[in-house]
Amino acid sequence: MRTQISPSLMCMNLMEIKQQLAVLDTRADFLHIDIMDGHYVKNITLSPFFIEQIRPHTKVALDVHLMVEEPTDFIEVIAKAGADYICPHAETINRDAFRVINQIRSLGKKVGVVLNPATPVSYIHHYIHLLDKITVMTVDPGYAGQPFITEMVKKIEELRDLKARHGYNYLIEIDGSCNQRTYRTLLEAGAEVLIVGTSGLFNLDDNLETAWDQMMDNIEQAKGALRESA
Ligand SMILES: O=C(CO)[C@H](O)[C@H](O)[C@H](O)COP(=O)(O)O
Ligand SMILES: [Co+2]
Repeated sequence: MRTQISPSLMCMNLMEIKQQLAVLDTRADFLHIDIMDGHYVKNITLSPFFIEQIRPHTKVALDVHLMVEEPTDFIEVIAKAGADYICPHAETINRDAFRVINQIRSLGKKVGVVLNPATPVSYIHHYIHLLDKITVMTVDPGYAGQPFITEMVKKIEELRDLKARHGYNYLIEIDGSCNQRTYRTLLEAGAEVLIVGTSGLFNLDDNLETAWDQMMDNIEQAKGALRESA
């Protein structure tokens, strides 16, 4: 399966948002939008209003990562704003996971869940078959620029093996420190969608087209190294 790329828009240069979106529009598979409430994580970044503003300027699927204590307060407004995927944290929905999944689906959106580094795959066991995407956080949520948590490699492998064994449809996505140092490990473990933020894309060069090419070279090198070692 082709590796899909999802730039994390909280890491883009907001002063150049229109030009940067135009560059990503012809290249990215998803646009990753982090929404935080300042409580679930102690930070605030993008918003439903941001989704509504960018929606007319891109054809790429908008993937919303909900780092909020009460996802149901946000789901409808995010759907209306133009999100394609709505992805709450598993830790915030397990009281009423099936209701939340049905709500997202009934709004015509794809359903993802996000797992914190300390949350095991068994936590979503009873509804894993209903998911379109599972995001493995490889840093604790809330901030860009954090170090990769190596213990997460086993979790990615576990999701890959479960998917193969049961024929599940979910995409395996990685959020946090996806970059030149980690691509090979992530791809070998079964990563299918890479969320690229500061370290993987936006800090590589001031010119986003140059940064994108550099990122693709880095991913191709990692794939080449994997093929050689196979
Ligand atoms: O969810 C996130 C942080 O809580 C993000 O999607 C970050 O934007 C992403 O992890 C940033 O990438 P980086 O290379 O780790 O800076
Ligand atoms: Co995110």
